[in-house]
Amino acid sequence: MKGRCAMDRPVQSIDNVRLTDAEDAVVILDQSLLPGRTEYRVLSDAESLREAIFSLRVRGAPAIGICAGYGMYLLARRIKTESVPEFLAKLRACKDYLDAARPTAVNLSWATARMVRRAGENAGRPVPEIVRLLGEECRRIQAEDAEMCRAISEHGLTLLRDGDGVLTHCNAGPLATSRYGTALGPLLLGTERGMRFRVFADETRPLLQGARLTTYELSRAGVDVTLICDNMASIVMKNGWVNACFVGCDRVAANGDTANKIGTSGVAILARHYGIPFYVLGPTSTIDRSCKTGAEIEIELRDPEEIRSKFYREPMAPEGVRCYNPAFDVTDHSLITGIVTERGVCRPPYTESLAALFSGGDDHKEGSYEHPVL
Ligand SMILES: CSC[C@@H](O)[C@@H](O)C(=O)COP(=O)(O)O
Repeated sequence: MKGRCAMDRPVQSIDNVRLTDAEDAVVILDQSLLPGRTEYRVLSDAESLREAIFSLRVRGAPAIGICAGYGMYLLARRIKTESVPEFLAKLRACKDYLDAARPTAVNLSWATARMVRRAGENAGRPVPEIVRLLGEECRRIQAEDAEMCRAISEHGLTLLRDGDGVLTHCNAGPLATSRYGTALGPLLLGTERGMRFRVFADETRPLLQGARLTTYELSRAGVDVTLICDNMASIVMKNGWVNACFVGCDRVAANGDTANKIGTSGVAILARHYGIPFYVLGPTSTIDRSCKTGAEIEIELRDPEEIRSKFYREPMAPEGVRCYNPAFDVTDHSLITGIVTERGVCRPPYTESLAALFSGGDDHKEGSYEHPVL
C-alpha cells in the first residue's frame, strides 16, 4: 500500500443509463462500441429500446433492468387514454414487448413487472397520476441498484485479502450496473481504499465483454488487470495466481444454480479442481424464486455470426458452418462457495440461505446467512 491511501482513486460513476431532462427518451452509453468509441444513443421508442437491449448496447443484468424501467416509464407517458384499464392493458403489452428482447437475465422482466405492479396498485388514481408514480419508480430502481452494488461490494470485500489474485468472467462492473458493479465491486471498492489486487479477466468469447469492458473499467480505476483468453484460465489457476473467482449472475434459481455468461460454469469446474473458492455476486433482484433449479432457466441462443465472423476482418470459419451459440450457461450450485448479495453472503445449502433472504418480505432484516457489519 506504499504511496497509496484510501480514496486515492475514488470510483468514478459511469453515465451508462439515464432519462433525458425532458423525460422524452432514455440515453445509454453504447457498450457494443467500447472501448474504441464512447458514444451515447438516444432511445425514444419501444423498437429502439428493444433493439438496444437485444444488441447488447445496454447489457449486464442490472443495467438491462434499469433501462427497461426507464423504458416502461417513457412508453407509459405515450399511452393516450384516460381509461385506467386500457392504460394498464397497454402497459402490460409494453412489458411483453421489452421482455422478449432477452430471456435469461431476470432483471429485465423483474423491472418491467415492478413497473406494471406499481401501476396496478394505483389503479384507483387518474392516469396522469399513475404515470407520475411510474417516473418515481424507475428512478428508484436505479438508485436502489447503486445502493445494492455498494453493499455487495462491502460484503464481497470481506472475502478478499490485500494482494489477492482474482479471476473474473464477462463483465459485472459499473457498466453492467450502477457505480461499483457486482463482481468487480469489491475490487473497485478495495482499490479505492488503497488495497491491491491482481485481476485476471477472461476475454469472454464470443462478444468479448471481458476484453472490451472489464479491462477498460479496471484499468481506468487503477486496478492491476491481465487479460487472458478463456482457455487460459486453467493455467493461471495452476500457476497459483488465483485466490478466488468472482463472477456476476443473470438469474439465480432457488437452489443456487446460477445462469451467467457462457463459460462461467467451466470456470467453476476449474476452480473446484484447483481448490479455489468460486463466488457469485449479484443483487437479490437477480434471484428468481419461481425457478426451483437451473434446469428451468431459459438459455438465450444468439446469431451464429457472433462466433463465425464478428470482430474479425478475415473469415474465422468456413462460411455457413454450423454453430451453437448459447449466451449463458448454468453453474451447478454444488460448485459455488458463496452467493454474495446486498444482504450478505449466502452459503450452502442455498435452498435455505437464499430463502432466508426473503423471510421478512422485502424488508428482510435477519436470516441464516453471514451478514458482516458494514
Ligand atoms: C452485473 S452483470 C451480471 C451478468 O449480467 C454478467 O455477468 C453477464 O453475464 C452479462 O451478459 P451480457 O450478455 O453481456 O448481458
